[in-house]
Amino acid sequence: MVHHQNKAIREGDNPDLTAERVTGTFDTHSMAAQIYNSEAHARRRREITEIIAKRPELHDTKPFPFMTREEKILESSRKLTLITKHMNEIIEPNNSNEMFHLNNEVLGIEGHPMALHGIMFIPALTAQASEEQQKKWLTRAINREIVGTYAQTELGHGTNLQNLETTATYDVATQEFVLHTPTITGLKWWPGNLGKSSNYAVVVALMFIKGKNYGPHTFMVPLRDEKTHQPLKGITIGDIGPKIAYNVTDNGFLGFDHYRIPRTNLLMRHTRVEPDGTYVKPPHAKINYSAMVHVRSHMITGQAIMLSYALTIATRYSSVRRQGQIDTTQPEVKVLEYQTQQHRLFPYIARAYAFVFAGAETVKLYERVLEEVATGNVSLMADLHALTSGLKSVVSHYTAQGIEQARMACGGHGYSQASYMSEIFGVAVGGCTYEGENMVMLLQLARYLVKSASLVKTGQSSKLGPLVAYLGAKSDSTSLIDRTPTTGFAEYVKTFQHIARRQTLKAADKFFGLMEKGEKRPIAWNKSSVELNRASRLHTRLYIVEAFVRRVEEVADPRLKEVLTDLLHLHVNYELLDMSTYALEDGFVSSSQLDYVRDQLYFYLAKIRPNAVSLVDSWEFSDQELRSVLGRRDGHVYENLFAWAKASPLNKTDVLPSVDKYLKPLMESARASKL
Ligand SMILES: CCCCCCCC/C=C\CCC/C=C/C(=O)SCCNC(=O)CCNC(=O)[C@H](O)C(C)(C)COP(=O)(O)OP(=O)(O)OC[C@H]1O[C@@H](n2cnc3c(N)ncnc32)[C@H](O)[C@@H]1OP(=O)(O)O
Ligand SMILES: Cc1cc2nc3c(=O)[nH]c(=O)nc-3n(C[C@H](O)[C@H](O)[C@H](O)COP(=O)(O)OP(=O)(O)OC[C@H]3O[C@@H](n4cnc5c(N)ncnc54)[C@H](O)[C@@H]3O)c2cc1C
Repeated sequence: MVHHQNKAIREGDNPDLTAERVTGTFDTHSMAAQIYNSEAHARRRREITEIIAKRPELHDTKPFPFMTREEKILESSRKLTLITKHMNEIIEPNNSNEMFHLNNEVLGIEGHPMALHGIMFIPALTAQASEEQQKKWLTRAINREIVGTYAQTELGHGTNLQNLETTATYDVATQEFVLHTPTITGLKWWPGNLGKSSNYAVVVALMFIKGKNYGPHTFMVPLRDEKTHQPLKGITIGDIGPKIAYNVTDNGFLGFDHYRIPRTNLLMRHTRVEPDGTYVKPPHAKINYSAMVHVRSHMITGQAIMLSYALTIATRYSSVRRQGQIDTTQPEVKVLEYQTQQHRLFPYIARAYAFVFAGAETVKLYERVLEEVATGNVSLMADLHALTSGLKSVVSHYTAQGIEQARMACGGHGYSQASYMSEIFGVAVGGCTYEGENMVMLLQLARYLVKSASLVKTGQSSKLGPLVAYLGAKSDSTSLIDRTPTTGFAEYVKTFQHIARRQTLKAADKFFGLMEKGEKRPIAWNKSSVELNRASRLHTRLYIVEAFVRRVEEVADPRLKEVLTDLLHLHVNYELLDMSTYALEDGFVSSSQLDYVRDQLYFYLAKIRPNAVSLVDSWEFSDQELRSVLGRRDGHVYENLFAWAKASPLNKTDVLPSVDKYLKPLMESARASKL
């Protein structure tokens, strides 16, 4: 038996796809180890996939698009119960990476009844509950004796937390907080799994003590009776209805009617309220925003994975779809041969790799900050907040764009739910909104950049943190791309630094200039905000490029290094062309240099072509995880599209009741009136 570098090859596969895999120049298992950050985890992912493949009870009973929302929730609850019961046979206990993979395989991306329990409820209790509170609730939560969510957003306010309407008023006499929803707009609205699944929530409410507003605080709140699951007295609760996607999750509403909880249900790891109402301040004003930072830090990888789902589907399908000729004397070509198709897909393959590498760095920083904050050191919180705010915005934006490009690259079949593209898009694009609307989060990063720009302008560049140190550096007068015998990545990084620095300083000048002219700070901020967000995007895209460079530098295996270097070339050239207005504005890059960049881009599209399928195969998504007829590993698309269509509920009978009831009589009366 021949051992191929691409480990997805199997006998009986569509030969067009096998031919793609045979041309791969690197070992896809080794690339998976890069993507998933360790050989051990990549191997465990494969093992978990194999275990699941052998357990039919963990498979979907029918394709998701053929199920109603209620059926999906029932099916998801069935599988959730099974994986909870058999967890230790499938994954290592408490291994969150393995849990993430298990969930994606078995439950999928549409959510499940305990999605928010793991993503936010447990992280909130871990970071914000005191040891005593953790003893009471955390172990029960981890054991799934109780199910919880994170209830912050309201019907009227999601972004502006200072103006939430839910109040928690301290009653010194009873040592209780009274939770209350004063208006319709004060109803909690959106929290995942709040509607029907959770019996507890970490609730964010404005805390009032003796008439003073202490701002948003987090409280552990029982919502439903633990035995009957009926809502408790004083609680109004339900599902907010179907969404664009993610409909297995019961995003919910919640109202309180003078609902009392003990004082000790305020999460008190960093903040305290004494029995007499004395308030003890936390070491950092935003320390209780930690559950949001947790999700923002992890969602970079989640978004990269969803982008890669779509790219895997589109790249495999483009290798089996033949349409038209390039040379009219030759047979029809695979659509992947078209330069336009490559230009649509390959830069996004490069972005997906760039995002997953940036995501790994972000999680590392998050874990470090989590440990430091637990010991009272809050010095890196602002850096982490700035970084994750920028990354969640930029990555979710390009992920959604990339998925849509991948869908269009599949032509008509991309529009069928058999491709699963619409669900992948719908779930991923939610990331542009949840955990802070993207524009709002870019503006959070902009605050950090403006402060950094002030340091530069006042000659204090030595005080800049490592993520913004480049703002204080001097630029060359022009870019050296194509001006040195070998244009290396350093030239590109310097160019991106120049662009980000110039835009940051320009946006900050505009903001400070408006204030000097007498505008009040918030007005000046609003009038500069488009320019400020441009700076935030450029800064973040620079960070992503640098993370990619750092990773490629670390890779030892020469075959992997070569293909990752090709991807990085593609990435930097594509990015530079995409932001060329900024580079041309001050003549830092000339149009002849951009011609070089364009030529490089086309060169690397062609160079990557033989590795395209191997690059997507390296993510090692099983068919169960992808849930896409177009993206099947074996490439047998057409016969399975036909089988899928035949299984559609509409095809259960030859004549639909609606035809009997309406169309037949309509046609009959039309015919009769002609007589
Ligand atoms: C295959 C993979 C499948 C994966 C599938 C995953 C699918 C998952 C799907 C769904 C899960 C969805 C879960 C979603 C949950 C949610 O959405 S929860 C709700 C999230 N809500 C938000 O994010 C609200 C956004 N708003 C805010 O965060 C804040 O309001 C704010 C905009 C940050 C402003 O806050 P605030 O009004 O309190 O701020 P100011 O008083 O103006 O102060 C600003 C200063 O505070 C600093 N700051 C803010 N936050 C932090 C922080 N976290 N850490 C450190 N510092 C912080 C900020 O930098 C300002 O500092 P400065 O004054 O020095 O400039
Ligand atoms: C799929 C999904 C899951 C969610 N899960 C949860 C959950 O589990 N728990 C929870 O509590 N919440 C959840 N949410 C809510 C989510 O966090 C909020 O919707 C989000 O933070 C955006 O807030 P908003 O809806 O108030 O948007 P808005 O703030 O109303 O945004 C509307 C527009 O106003 C702009 N805007 C608002 N403020 C500013 C500003 N200061 N400067 C400039 N522009 C501004 C925005 O950019 C946007 O264009 C979820 C939402 C979704 C879609």
